[in-house]
Amino acid sequence: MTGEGEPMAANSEALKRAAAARALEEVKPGMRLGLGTGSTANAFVELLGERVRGGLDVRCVPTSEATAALAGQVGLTLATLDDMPELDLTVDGADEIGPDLALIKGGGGALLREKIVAAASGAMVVIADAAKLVGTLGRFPLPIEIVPFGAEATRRAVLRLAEAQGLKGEVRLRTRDGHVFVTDGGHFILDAGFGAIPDPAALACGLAGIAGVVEHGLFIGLATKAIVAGDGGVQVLTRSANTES
Ligand SMILES: O=C[C@H](O)[C@H](O)[C@H](O)COP(=O)(O)O
Repeated sequence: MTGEGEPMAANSEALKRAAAARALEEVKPGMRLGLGTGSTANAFVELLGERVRGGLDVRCVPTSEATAALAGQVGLTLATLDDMPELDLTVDGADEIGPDLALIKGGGGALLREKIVAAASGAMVVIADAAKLVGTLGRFPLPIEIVPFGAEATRRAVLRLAEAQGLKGEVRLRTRDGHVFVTDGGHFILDAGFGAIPDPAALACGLAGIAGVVEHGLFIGLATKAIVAGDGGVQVLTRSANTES
């Protein structure tokens, strides 16, 4: 018997690629681009590579070592954010897209560089399949990047903040293959399974005030547009109106 998840996975990949293809329309010659991280961002990088090999001239800042490696393989011209501190456009994926294009990001552990690059960009386009759209953020555990020193003390401080804000759920140190997961920046990640987050801005503010927290995966007010591919086609949402265009 073949795996029941295979057709859905294949469909999900096709939807990610459809969203990535639509995002290419946002790219103009000469642009300075931020490249996100993750499977959806990878689809964009691959399609962008095809355009660049066809003559499109853009320069790109990757948000992770993994994206840098892929971008190099497909022939993109790379720069650091220090080389190009101001970018025209960042195209990135997301773990969840909520009201007003507030996002949860960091499932792949790249949230710190992703947020720095998005903040340095004139526009941020999020690409995703429709399964990422939610009415309230929080079904996906919120990634929180922390300094390794005092990780348990920081985890407890996050729990105290959550309790004070009426949030419940486990906060776990992320591991991979039996080892603590370490980000490109040398930090750890806490995954906070709070469930619904009714006030993302208040949580973001509280997390920013905890010693040991480097950054969190709530991206509020950064995405300017979301390109979401579903079975019914590709939908474009904008932050101002959050409506189809
Ligand atoms: O750290 C990873 C990033 O925030 C990704 O954009 C996010 O996890 C979505 O990844 P994917 O496109 O693979 O679902």
